[in-house]
Amino acid sequence: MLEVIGLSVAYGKHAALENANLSVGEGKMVAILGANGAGKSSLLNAIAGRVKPASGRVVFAGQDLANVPQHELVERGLALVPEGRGIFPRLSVEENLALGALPARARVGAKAQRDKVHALFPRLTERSRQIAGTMSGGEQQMVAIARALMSNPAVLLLDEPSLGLAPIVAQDVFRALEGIRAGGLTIMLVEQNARATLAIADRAYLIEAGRIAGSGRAADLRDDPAVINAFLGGASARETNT
Ligand SMILES: Nc1ncnc2c1ncn2[C@@H]1O[C@H](COP(=O)(O)OP(=O)(O)OP(=O)(O)O)[C@@H](O)[C@H]1O
Repeated sequence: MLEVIGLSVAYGKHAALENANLSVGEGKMVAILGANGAGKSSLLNAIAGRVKPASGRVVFAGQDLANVPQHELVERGLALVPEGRGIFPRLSVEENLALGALPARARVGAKAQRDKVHALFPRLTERSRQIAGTMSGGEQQMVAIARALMSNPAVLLLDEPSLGLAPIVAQDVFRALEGIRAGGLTIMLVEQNARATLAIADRAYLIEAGRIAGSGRAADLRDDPAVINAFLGGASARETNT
């Protein structure tokens, strides 16, 4: 469904991402894991048309996205939940969701999509009149995800949705993503929280210093000693946390 071929991103002379190759199959959740500054956001932003790649290609549903303008990507079915959420803090939950439903593709089955979003996030239904900026961090993240879903996407791209959230709140976010995946949507999830991500993803790619350093089934990576040491806090953390 989504294929990244030899993608590189540079900011001036600084190479943030070098020759990344990956693919996301339809209906799968694929995670991109890496430390701060590894190049995860650069990868996601290049896919979502926010950063122009230095080289390489992104192919979505069989079409090269090279010359597709960013606003057109939403119409093609790529929805991004950016780092920092990007919601409208002065607008209500309802108004944020309505803005998510503006793309023409959202008109196809709009009511069904709205019902699906409300079923996934009952708290947002209860709080539909609340000003988004007054909600908790976890609730705001839910608003951001719900808004992206309102565009009726074919692929949901998320940049560190658990960032800055207390562990128990982050769990709610991961549970919501699991529910979205169970509904059949294709998901690409960039995260630093490797443990929680590998628990729900189908596959993962590991990024280190701008390069894809490994990949595999999430279930295999969870048990890989090298991954445990580099991404899951070492053997002792594994014993106490699993
Ligand atoms: N607009 C920019 N201009 C210059 N350098 C940038 C820019 N954006 C990112 N970088 C640099 O590129 C590298 C990769 O950054 P990127 O944000 O992609 O990493 P990341 O893995 O998403 O990190 P984080 O988890 O901290 O968000 C870093 O060294 C970063 O400082």
